[in-house]
Order: sequence, then C-alpha cells, then structure tokens
Amino acid sequence: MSHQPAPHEAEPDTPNLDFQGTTPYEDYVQASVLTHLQHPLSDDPGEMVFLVTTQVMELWFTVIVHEWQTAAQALREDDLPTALAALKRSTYELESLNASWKPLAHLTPGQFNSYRSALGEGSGFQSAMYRRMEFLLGEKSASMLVPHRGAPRVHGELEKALTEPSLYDEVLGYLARQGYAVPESVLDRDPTRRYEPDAAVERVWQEIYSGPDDTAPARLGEALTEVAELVWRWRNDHLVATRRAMGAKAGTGGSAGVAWLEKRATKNVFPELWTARSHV
Ligand code: HEM
Ligand SMILES: N[C@@H](CC(=O)c1ccccc1NC=O)C(=O)O
Repeated sequence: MSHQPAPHEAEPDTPNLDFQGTTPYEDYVQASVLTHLQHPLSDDPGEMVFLVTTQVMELWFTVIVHEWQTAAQALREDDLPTALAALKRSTYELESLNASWKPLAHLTPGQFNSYRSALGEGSGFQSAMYRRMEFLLGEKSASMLVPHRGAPRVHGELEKALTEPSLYDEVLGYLARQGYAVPESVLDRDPTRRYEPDAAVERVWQEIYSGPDDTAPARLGEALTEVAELVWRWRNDHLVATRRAMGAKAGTGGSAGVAWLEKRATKNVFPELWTARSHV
C-alpha cells in the first residue's frame, strides 16, 4: 500500500533552515571572516580583483606548502605512496593556482596605474608563504627572512622552514636509502644554504630514467618534474602579466621589475631532473 504524503511532506526533503547559532557551514568555513578581509587602498573598482587574486594565491600557497611538507615527512619515513599522493594533489592545486592568473593577465598599464600608487612599497616579494614554497623546493636564502623581522610568528615559521631539510633534500635522502649513490657531501649539506646542482645527483637521475618508467624512483622523478614545470609556469605567467601591466618600470619592492623577474624565471626547480635527460 502506497504511503500518502501529508500536504507538508509533498516536497522532497528540503534543507534545514533552523540553527541555534551560526550555521555549521560558517563554523567550518569561517566565510564571514574570509569575506571581510578585503580592504582596497584606492577607490578604483579594478583594485578588488587584484587584492582578491593575491589573497586566493596566498591560500593556494598555504595548501601547497602543506602538501609538500606532507610529502617531505613521508619520504623521511620511506613512505612513498603517501609522498606521491601529496605531490599529485599539489600538481592539481598548482594548476588551479596558475589558472588564477586569468583575471590579472590582461591588465593594461593604464588600468594597473589606477591603483598601483596606492600599493606603496607593498610587493609580492614580501610574501612569506611564497618564500616557504621556495625553501621547500631547495631555494633557501637567509636574507629572505629580513623583511619579516617585525612579525615574530611569520619570522619564526620562515626560520624553521630555512633550517629544516627541503622537500628535495628528503627526496635525495630517500634515494640514498634505496641504494642510489647520492654523495655524503649532498646528504650532510647545510640545509640553510641554497641547493646547488651536483653531477653525482644528475647521474642518479640518469640511472633512474634509464630504467623502466614504473619503478618507484621513476614515478617520484616524474611527480617532481610535474611540480617543477608548474612552478616555472607560475613564474612565467607572473612575468608576462607584469610585463603587460608595467613594462620595464622598477618594482614597488625595490627591484628592477621585469628584468629581475626574468632572471628568477630562468632558474629550473630540481635542476638535475632536467639536466639528466640529456644523458638518457
Ligand atoms: C599584474 C599584477 C602584478 C604585477 C605587475 C607584479 C609585479 C611584481 C614585480 C615587479 C615583482 C618584483 C619585486 C618588486 O616588486 O620589486 C614581483 C614580485 C613578486 N610577486 Fe608580483 N606582481 C603582480 C601580481 C602578483 C600576484 C597576484 C602575486 C600573488 C601572490 C604576486 C606575487 C609575487 C611574488 C611571490 C613575488 C616575488 C618573486 C620572487 O621572489 O622571485 N604578484 N611582482
Ligand atoms: N610589485 C608590483 C606591485 C604588486 O604587484 C603587488 C603589490 C602588493 C601586493 C602584491 C603585489 N603583487 C606582486 O608583487 C609593482 O611593482 O607594481
């Protein structure tokens, strides 16, 4: 016998409307905090998207740092599946990060000038989370802590990231424990110094890439190559957006601007993963 719905049951189940305090969504997402953090410095209507894009990118940097820390920790414990899963997630996040350039990629100098002077000496160069990403990639530099001397929490987090082994250091430690000939000088290197390419490490990747594609080290090499390419794409998209928006003017951060960014964008992340390919 079919159940006859009472009149008030005629609709399919509808969402709950009745909450005592804030909604569980709000309690989890804190959307009202997130959507009240936008304080443009000019009256120009185009500044909002510049500010929010920057904030969105900061959030992606935060997620990506989390993934790379997960991967580094897993490699330290010789847990390759966990490391590969985190690296894979980070590549999807990097794709999303890079797609966030879209709204800023076509700024004319006139449009950017409408709010540029309001930015004062502010510059993405002062992004601590971007610096943590670079440190995890092995691009360490103690001088990058200097701008953050006045912010103890941020400074402390960056200092920790400077002194800890990078993701790439953990990769090389893992490969050494798997029996690859990573030199002692690389394994005991000073983790606060920028990673410099090493001929013996290049030979390790050459050996790995000369073997089958489906070995654990080969899959790790390809996951890292994907990360490296996507980071390079972020740098290149940033460079081109900057060239369109401000030509060869000096940067608000005090650099030469495009010429300085160009130099930074030519450096390869995980250098030996690229140079080893010439010898396979
Ligand atoms: C059209 C928009 C943008 C322009 C014209 C621009 C311009 C610049 C310039 C000229 C620099 C060199 C440092 C200096 O200021 O002297 C720089 C650095 C930087 N910018 Fe931007 N930027 C833009 C958007 C963004 C966005 C949305 C982000 C996201 C957070 C960002 C993050 C960075 C970072 C992390 C650096 C430091 C790069 C490094 O250390 O290698 N920028 N930007
Ligand atoms: N460096 C840019 C300004 C800029 O793009 C910016 C300013 C404040 C916060 C983030 C920014 N993004 C990248 O540098 C400029 O020289 O105009």
